Amino acid sequence: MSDSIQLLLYASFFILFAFACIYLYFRYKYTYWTRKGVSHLKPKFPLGNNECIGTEAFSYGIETVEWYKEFKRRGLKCGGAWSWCNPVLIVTDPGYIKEILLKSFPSFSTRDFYHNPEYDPKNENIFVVDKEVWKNLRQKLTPVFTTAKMKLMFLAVVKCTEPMMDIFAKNAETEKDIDIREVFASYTTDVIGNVAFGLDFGSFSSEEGEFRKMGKEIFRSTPKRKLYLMLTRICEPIARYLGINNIPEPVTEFFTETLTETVKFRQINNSRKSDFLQLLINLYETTKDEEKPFTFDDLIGNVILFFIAGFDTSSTTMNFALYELALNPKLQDKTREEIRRVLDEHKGELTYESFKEMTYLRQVIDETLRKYPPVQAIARKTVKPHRFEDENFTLEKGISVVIPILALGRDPDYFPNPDQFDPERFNAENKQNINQYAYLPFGEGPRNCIAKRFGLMQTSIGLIQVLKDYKVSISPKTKMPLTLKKGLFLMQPNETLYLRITKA
Ligand code: HEM
Repeated sequence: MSDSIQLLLYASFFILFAFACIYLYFRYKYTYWTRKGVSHLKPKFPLGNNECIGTEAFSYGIETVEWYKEFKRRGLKCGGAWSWCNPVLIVTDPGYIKEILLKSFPSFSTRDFYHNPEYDPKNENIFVVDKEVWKNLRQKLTPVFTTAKMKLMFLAVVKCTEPMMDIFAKNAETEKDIDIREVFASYTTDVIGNVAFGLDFGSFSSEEGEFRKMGKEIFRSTPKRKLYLMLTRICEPIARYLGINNIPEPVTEFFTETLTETVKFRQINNSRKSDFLQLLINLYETTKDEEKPFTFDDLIGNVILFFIAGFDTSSTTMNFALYELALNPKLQDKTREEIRRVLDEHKGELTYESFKEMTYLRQVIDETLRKYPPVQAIARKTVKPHRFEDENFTLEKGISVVIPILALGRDPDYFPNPDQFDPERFNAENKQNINQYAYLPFGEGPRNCIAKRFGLMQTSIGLIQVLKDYKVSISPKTKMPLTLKKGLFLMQPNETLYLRITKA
């Protein structure tokens, strides 16, 4: 036998052996819930109960709706599933959810989200860090998002709608179709640019702005990235060892350079602004001597996070709100009437005070977030063993617990006739009857969305600016109905929503 054939045989044997080991390891892991005596779904090698390889390798998405339905059908408050080979507990009962997010928070204070502190310290942001580090960061960052800070930023956000308004004005004349998600993503990117960096990102300029490019880069899925994300799910220690990051490196490099220059410029020119970045610079400068300072890496990581969390969640909400309002012209007219009435009462000025009076608009947004929560599921990891009172098993340390936000929002037990878009569910009277732990678009408990007020504010401003002057309808170019993409952590429709805009 020649050397090369021998080598080929050895290599084939090695690959087969490695595959057999992986297969047996997965098979063993798939006995986890049986060993615990927990009712579970049937896993398939190698995805477990995931449906496809995508960015959901990071977290959980639309597949959790089916998991939820199955355990509800079995009359269970929770049940077992697998993401790849990892056992996860999916929770259906709002009482248990309250226990996880609030009452027993110390047992569930960590997210199930891959991160790599050693190789990627610049992305150790508040979303991913573990308990002790998180507590310190959350305390430091909470003052950045107070009502007083929102009031200060309000007019700056309104100003960011100007290029968007120009587009609407032009399209209303020419009756051209608008890819509304792209327009809103450019608006929210400019908002973050303005309030987080004090810069004009120019996302609407004819040449695509650098920041909008970065926004796209973050969510770009390449075969290499899929493979990396897969590894982070299958075996975190190996992924960490190989130096795999959760944010693409070009994005981190771009933000590091931009922030270093911007901070230097402000320090040299003694320029102080009233934006997020200034608040973070203040933190960086004033905590240098503390035992747990807010470092420059913390500053970079959290600005990148605000950028990611800030633009996509809000633009998705606006996209689906207009979709539903275009499908329901009566509700659209009612929203516009309220906006116009309130603006008239405030001399036509869109201010923080006038926005707060638009209660029907808020109902529309609340209902949009029920039907289309941008974050479809959240997951925590047990940091110590936990036992739910009605269960006869103990959750071990390190097990992921999934809260299926989208599935809960579409459960007829909590929201009768869930496919119907009905903002009245959230009027002052009906809102009181909503189970707080079945409606979770911003999560709940100490680790809920830190920027809920900001998210609602920029979403409202975007919608006000369209609806006050224009009627929106769905262009025949849109493939209807919109469906949701699989394999994503943040919700996205499969189809592009094209809108037609006419003067109202
Ligand atoms: C409509 C808009 C938004 C929605 C629906 C949303 C939703 C969420 C959800 C579901 C979580 C997880 C909560 C949990 O695990 O209990 C979260 C966390 C977070 N969000 Fe938002 N978000 C929005 C806007 C924003 C914006 C604009 C920012 C920043 C500028 C932001 C920053 C964050 C941060 C930093 C966390 C992590 C908090 C922590 O772990 O302590 N979000 N968000």
